[in-house]
Amino acid sequence: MALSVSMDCFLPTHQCQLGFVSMDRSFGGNNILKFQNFSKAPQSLSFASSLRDVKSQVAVRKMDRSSSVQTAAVRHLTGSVTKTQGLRFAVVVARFNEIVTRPLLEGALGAFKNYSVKDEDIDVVWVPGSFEIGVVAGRLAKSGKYHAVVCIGAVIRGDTTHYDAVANSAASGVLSAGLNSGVPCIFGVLTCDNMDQALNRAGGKSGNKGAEAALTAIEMASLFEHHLK
Ligand SMILES: Nc1c(NC[C@H](O)[C@H](O)[C@H](O)CO)[nH]c(=O)[nH]c1=O
Ligand SMILES: CC(=O)[C@@H](O)COP(=O)(O)O
Repeated sequence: MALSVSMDCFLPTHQCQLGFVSMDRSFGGNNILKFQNFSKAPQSLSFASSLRDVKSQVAVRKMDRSSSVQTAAVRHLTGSVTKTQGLRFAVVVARFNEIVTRPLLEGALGAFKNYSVKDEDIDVVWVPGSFEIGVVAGRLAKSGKYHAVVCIGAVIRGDTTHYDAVANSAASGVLSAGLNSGVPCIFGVLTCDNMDQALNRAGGKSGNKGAEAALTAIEMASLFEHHLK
């Protein structure tokens, strides 16, 4: 199966040929990138690559006299979970279903500790339910005090359609808080069919989504602080 990769060429158009790069996995363990000119038949490039490399490389066939094949480096910007010094976080946590949200919070605080975020750089704000998370996250995010806001809640389906209203409002509230403030607001709100599902994700057999949310917050805070200022 060939995996098509769209190609951006950063060189002036007279220096390069535009076409498609596709990957041919039929060649032993290696993946062969094939360059297909818009106007010509596909030609194999003598270029073996791992699947991961495909993401980070763009094949450009130069039009100079040597007709050499060259790869141009693309810059990949990623937040680092180890560069946490000076980063400040807020955690908004819903009291509703506290039997679930408390272990989620503990998971988040444990993850911050594991990644060397100091206690004094974290504020925890409690709200009644997941419906209230968005407005508080927005206020905290706009305060300028935090590099990211982690939002924690547990919405569990009942007998009525109330679940959908609360779950959707929580999601759109957190999304709006992030978009309106420009500060990453992380969605650590469980939306589950029953309590078993929720407990499994709050330190049970499916991990701790609070810890995952904290890690996401660190990565996003670092991305913004170190690359997107
Ligand atoms: N049923 C759940 C709620 N409901 C409460 C709402 O979030 C809200 O506090 C109330 O409607 C007042 O505005 N909250 C949860 O976090 N999880 C639920 O399962
Ligand atoms: C998600 C909820 O709000 C839920 O607890 C409501 O339960 P019910 O639909 O039985 O009122």
